[in-house]
Amino acid sequence: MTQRPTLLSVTDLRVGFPDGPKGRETLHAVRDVSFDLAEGEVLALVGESGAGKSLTARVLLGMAPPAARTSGSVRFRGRELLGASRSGYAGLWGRHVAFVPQDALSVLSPVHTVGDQLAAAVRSVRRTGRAEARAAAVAALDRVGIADAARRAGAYPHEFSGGMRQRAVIAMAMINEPDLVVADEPTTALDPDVQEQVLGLLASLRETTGAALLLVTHDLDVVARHADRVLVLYAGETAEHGPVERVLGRPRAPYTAGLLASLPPGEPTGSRLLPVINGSPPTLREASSSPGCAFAPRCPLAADPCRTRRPTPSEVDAGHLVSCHRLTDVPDVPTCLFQPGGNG
Ligand SMILES: Nc1ncnc2c1ncn2[C@@H]1O[C@H](COP(=O)(O)OP(=O)(O)OP(=O)(O)O)[C@@H](O)[C@H]1O
Repeated sequence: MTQRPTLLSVTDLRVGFPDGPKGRETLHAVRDVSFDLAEGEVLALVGESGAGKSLTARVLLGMAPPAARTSGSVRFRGRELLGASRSGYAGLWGRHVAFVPQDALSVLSPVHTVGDQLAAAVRSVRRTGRAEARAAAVAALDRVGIADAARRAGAYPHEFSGGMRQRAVIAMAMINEPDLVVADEPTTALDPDVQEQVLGLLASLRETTGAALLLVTHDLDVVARHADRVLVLYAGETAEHGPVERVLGRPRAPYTAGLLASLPPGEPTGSRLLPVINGSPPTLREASSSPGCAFAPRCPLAADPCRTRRPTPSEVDAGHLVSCHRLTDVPDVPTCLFQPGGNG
């Protein structure tokens, strides 16, 4: 198989927020995260709430919170984006990179019709007449399965159901055939059956256009069905990273095993996770001040080095990275480290 060219390259990304007197201290929410995304590839970012998934995704889009302090490197086709001004992103947004948020209303304007917003997206990157842009908008709504698209294009976002709005946002993201789509929990706000339809739609449009996808999710079932590779984040750091079939088939980081053990067997996507990992993730301050592995207080395998030294990612297989001092002691069926109701 020929290797696809790298589209996005993230190296040693750190994102922190000011803390302490006069904000002189920085508490990091994302620490030393590195990954590449090839053209047409789907990479999922997973982890519990607060793991740093959204921040990582937003930094790539130039949408970090104003207070955020960032370092490292984010290159899109070799061009450095970290620290670029809004105008540095201007040629990328919409044309090469598109965003699908969790909440459609955060990107759709309430005062313009859906069709006008889609047509404006077309005209922001291509010189076309109004009629042509309008026709492209209607065709895009039709492609995402909105019935009677020509009439519906004249409706306002609040006249759409939640599922239709998310379809419209996907239509808007894909209308200029971007190279990269960043989707941040794109279906979390929807009913389970609509979630599945919307994810299927995103997957089929992505396949048709050949776009790469960075998918932020907390749902391992979604990862298994839609991603090529997965990066598991814990307290802002890489716990495990690699091809989906390896990471989910034979996890080598106790944290990934705990996430997998939390999945109720046979339950539909989006179902509540079983509480198998004791305790909760550290606060930013706890994670910043601990010298050891951030997962150690919850890990059934934690031993001395885990409490005193931070593990760094090591390659256990081609392209499969794990940050764990105890990785050689992780059993063949690692989910047995965790029992429903909480380990330890
Ligand atoms: N503007 C901000 N100021 C201070 N801390 C922030 C800010 N934005 C995010 N954080 C902190 O950064 C950490 C990571 O947040 P992030 O939103 O990336 O988590 P997440 O993994 O996407 O979680 P969720 O699944 O709940 O969205 C959290 O502890 C959060 O409180």
